[in-house]
Amino acid sequence: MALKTLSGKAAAALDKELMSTGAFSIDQLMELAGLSVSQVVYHVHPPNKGNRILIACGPGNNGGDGLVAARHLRHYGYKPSVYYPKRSKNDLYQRLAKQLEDLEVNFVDDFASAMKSADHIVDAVFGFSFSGEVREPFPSVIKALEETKIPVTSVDAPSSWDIENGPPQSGLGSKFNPAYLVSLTAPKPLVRHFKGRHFVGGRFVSPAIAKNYDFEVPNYQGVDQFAEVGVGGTRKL
Ligand SMILES: NC(=O)C1=CN([C@@H]2O[C@H](COP(=O)(O)OP(=O)(O)OC[C@H]3O[C@@H](n4cnc5c(N)ncnc54)[C@H](O)[C@@H]3O)[C@@H](O)[C@H]2O)[C@H](O)CC1
Ligand SMILES: [K+]
Repeated sequence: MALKTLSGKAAAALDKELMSTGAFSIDQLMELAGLSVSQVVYHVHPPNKGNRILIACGPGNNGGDGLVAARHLRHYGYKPSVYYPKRSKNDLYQRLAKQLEDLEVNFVDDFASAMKSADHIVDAVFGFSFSGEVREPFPSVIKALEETKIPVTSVDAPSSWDIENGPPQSGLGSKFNPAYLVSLTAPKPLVRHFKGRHFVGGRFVSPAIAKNYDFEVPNYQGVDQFAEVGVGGTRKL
């Protein structure tokens, strides 16, 4: 059976609602989103499988989730490196970057060469607000993600995929299909094109909000901040 999904527009509206009537701050939502991502990485790629994690961060909140995940991964004993070429001047991002610097997390300028010494990659480049053709400096990053044999965990969406329609039909990103995807709050329609292991994270939604937006809160176990929901867009049996 297919999973219920949330369009990009509905996801943005839900985000706004959580931060208005829901009384959450963006910092809280991002912290919980990034924590989910870090827990999924620990689950699929524990440090004894190789502790060098390269995290590609884009300019928006998807990138912010990546910065938060990097901090948690550092505390779990990994050696994260962060590629963050378009730093936001916003105070929240500045603080997230400072927290990483204080933990001596390495910021790298050259994504392709950093990949040569990575055991796992986190794709936090674009999420539900991505649209159009990939602009500089990210085309070479998407190309590298598409071509690498290193396992990739994508945050909320495989970057460069259209949120509703999935991968581009041809050209850049058309062959990108990461091993793992962490959908935040709820899967987006693109998930029907995804072939890897699928997790949902962002454990902050009330049953009433989920009902309003017509999606299901997954069956989170114990203290887990993620739930594995199946392969691609199908429901786990
Ligand atoms: N409730 C939740 O599930 C939460 C999800 N979070 C994460 O936030 C992102 C959505 O964040 P947003 O800032 O709206 O957008 P993005 O990060 O997806 O990207 C915007 C960013 O990217 C630039 N951009 C857009 N298109 C392109 C392009 N074609 N080429 C280059 N650059 C592009 C745009 O200019 C912006 O700068 C969601 O997916 C989750 O990961 C929150 O962290 C918490 C709550
Ligand atoms: K992403």
